[in-house]
Amino acid sequence: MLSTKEVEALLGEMNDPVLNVPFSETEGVVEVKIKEEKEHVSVKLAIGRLGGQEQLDLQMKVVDLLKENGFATVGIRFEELEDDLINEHRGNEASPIESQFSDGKTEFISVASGKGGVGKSTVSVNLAVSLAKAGKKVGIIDADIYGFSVPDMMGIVDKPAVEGEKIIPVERYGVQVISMAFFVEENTPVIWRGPMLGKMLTSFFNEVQWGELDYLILDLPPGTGDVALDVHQMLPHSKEIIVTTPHPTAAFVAARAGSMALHTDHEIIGVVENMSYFESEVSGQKEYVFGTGGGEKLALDLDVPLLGQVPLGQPKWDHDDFAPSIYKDDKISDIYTEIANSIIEKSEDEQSKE
Ligand SMILES: Nc1ncnc2c1ncn2[C@@H]1O[C@H](COP(=O)(O)OP(=O)(O)OP(=O)(O)O)[C@@H](O)[C@H]1O
Repeated sequence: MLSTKEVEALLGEMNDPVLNVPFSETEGVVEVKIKEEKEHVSVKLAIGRLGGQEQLDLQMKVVDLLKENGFATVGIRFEELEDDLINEHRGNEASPIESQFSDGKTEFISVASGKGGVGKSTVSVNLAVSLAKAGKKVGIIDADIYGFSVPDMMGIVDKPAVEGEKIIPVERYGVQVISMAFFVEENTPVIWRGPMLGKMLTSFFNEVQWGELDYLILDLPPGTGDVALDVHQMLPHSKEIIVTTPHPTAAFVAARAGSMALHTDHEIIGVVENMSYFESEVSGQKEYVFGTGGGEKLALDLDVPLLGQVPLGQPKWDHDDFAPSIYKDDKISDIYTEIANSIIEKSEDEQSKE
């Protein structure tokens, strides 16, 4: 029968399924105990993230391996690796993106918020359309799985076509769109968690024929709960924009979304304050209906620029469809155009430095 040291060495060659690094490097083999008379081994492993499909798959592999090596029974426990060890090895983390984006030409921009209803989807859509208007090739993934509103906001009624094994995004206002809404029956509650969610997001990246893209905008689930965290962890590293309303308490909640982004290794590139004020068309006077200062405070706290302040504006209709503000309201269009330009400038700046 193998000794404790031999079992440690054997397990040390296996990869942490989340970080894609051998356990010998992550110090992931925490404990090995053998009861020779009962041919029993019990092991404790520390992995990059608990609770996912990866953990279940690993559990089976470990049990199989140890049984092949002569143990009759195997006990296995897991704990999460310490944060500094996770951060040290994060660069190797398995990402759901495959060859479609491996040339590094596509920039991922996630749009997040501390709570629902602050206009995260509105900002995602208008930003995507503004970038497309500026001549960029743009896609949008509506990853707000429980509140998919992007197709409605863009007036999309078509479903994506399927060619062979690939899903073709729906094009609207020059933007390639994929939404969870395309794949669930109307009014069916979505109750996917963990592994199912991961599969859906992975297929949004891998099974969708995106073509060449300069930007892929990701409309994230709102808030800082489990689902938002899961989505953050599953996404490739992205630049992130945090949307808030002007009320200082809203900004406080949004700051939590900011720390989630940083904790999961996304780079925050700016804040958009939405519903900043109402401007009377008659007198031109601005009323700060929801307070002031939230966006500025959040930007200061996160040490990023305030990319724009978007006023309240009536939803606009284009024929029978809702149209993004960027297409209708001159003042709001200008603000989104400015936000898009500063994002483009930042990307070009970074590219010229590479
Ligand atoms: N600047 C604005 N002026 C007027 N209405 C707005 C503005 N921004 C958003 N809205 C409206 O507020 C509602 C919520 O917006 P939206 O769906 O974009 O928020 P959200 O943060 O994505 O919400 P959730 O994440 O809960 O889906 C929508 O009806 C939208 O039309």
